[in-house]
Amino acid sequence: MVSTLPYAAEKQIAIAAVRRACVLTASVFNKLIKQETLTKDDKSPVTVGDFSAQAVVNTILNRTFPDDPIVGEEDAADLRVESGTALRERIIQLASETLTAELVPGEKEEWGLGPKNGRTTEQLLDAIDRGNYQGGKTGRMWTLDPIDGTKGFLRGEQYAVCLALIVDSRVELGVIGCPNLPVSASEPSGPRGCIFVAVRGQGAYQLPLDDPLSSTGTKIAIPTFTPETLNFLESVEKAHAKLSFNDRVGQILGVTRAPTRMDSQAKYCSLARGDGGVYLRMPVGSGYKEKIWDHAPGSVLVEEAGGIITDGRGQPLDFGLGRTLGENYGVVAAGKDVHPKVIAAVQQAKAEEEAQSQL
Ligand SMILES: Nc1ncnc2c1ncn2[C@@H]1O[C@H](COP(=O)(O)O)[C@@H](O)[C@H]1OP(=O)(O)O
Ligand SMILES: [Mg+2]
Ligand SMILES: [Mg+2]
Ligand SMILES: [Mg+2]
Repeated sequence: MVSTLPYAAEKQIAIAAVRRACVLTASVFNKLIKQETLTKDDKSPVTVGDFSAQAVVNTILNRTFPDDPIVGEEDAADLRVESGTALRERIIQLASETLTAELVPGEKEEWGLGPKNGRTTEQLLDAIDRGNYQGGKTGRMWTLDPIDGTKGFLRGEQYAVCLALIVDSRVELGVIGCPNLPVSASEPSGPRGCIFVAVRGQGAYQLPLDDPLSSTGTKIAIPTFTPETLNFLESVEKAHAKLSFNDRVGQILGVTRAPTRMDSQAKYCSLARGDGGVYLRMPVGSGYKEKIWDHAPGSVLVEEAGGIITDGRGQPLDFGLGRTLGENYGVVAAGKDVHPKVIAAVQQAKAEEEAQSQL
């Protein structure tokens, strides 16, 4: 029977696109980073991975949804100039290989995949540039971070391929591929590779990365926490979030467990399946504006897992302002019972900070 659930087609295509991009990024890591085959003149392997993953995802999206604009992190301007020739060739080869690889169960040739669906260089560069959309309040749009957590990717730790569908400023679908995330946090050395999927109103699920289209996956939900079991999920990178502020918020809440630090939207995935009680990301004060592709997929995942996501003042994140979240003040995501307590603790820590600065 054909599924009539809302966004069923979008979900299938998004999962296929993220899975293919994850195959690509994992191979970039194994071939280029682990074996250190890059010479000094090569551009960063991250750049190779970012561009080619965006080419793959945008190509797949465009085949089925040609009228949908995409807010993607990268653009192909650097690849169209003479100095970008070597990088361009490498990216085109990787993207082509990924798109033309044999179909896996659940994939369809009409999605533009498989050996018969080769693309030209120009088509792939155009696909990358389809991510140039500036976003906005109304209409349908996708948002893509082809590699989120670049620092984690380079360290061989956590990173994620992140895709979301936004309709009239509301995130309706989120798909996050985490090639390095253990399938079960209780088995950190066990099998790795998960895809997290949420459609608004349909719950949050974890699927195996190597077989996501032929599996319905495991439904995930945020459990309840006590101050003894609560822990924070936070960035590894000190430049991305104010970790000292998190410490103070944790003290106010009576948290005793050490924070779990990991890169990328894998933090949202971990929160959604109960491997941490709070994702707290407070600004470091550099004026950096958070990008919609860094939070849209994770936000719907957390909400569908029964959680709440707002900024540090308790205001909803606004995905209708363009490519950024505008003047939002950090991000707080947690279960329904914990979230209001975190917001109160954030306000207290902020007031203390302000009092301190006036001394
Ligand atoms: N100053 C900053 N504050 C917050 N986030 C940042 C900052 N600089 C970069 N980022 C973004 O943080 C995200 C990853 O954060 P984390 O892994 O620590 O959660 C990346 O998308 C990264 O962007 P970029 O992809 O351009 O490097
Ligand atoms: Mg990112
Ligand atoms: Mg990125
Ligand atoms: Mg980047």
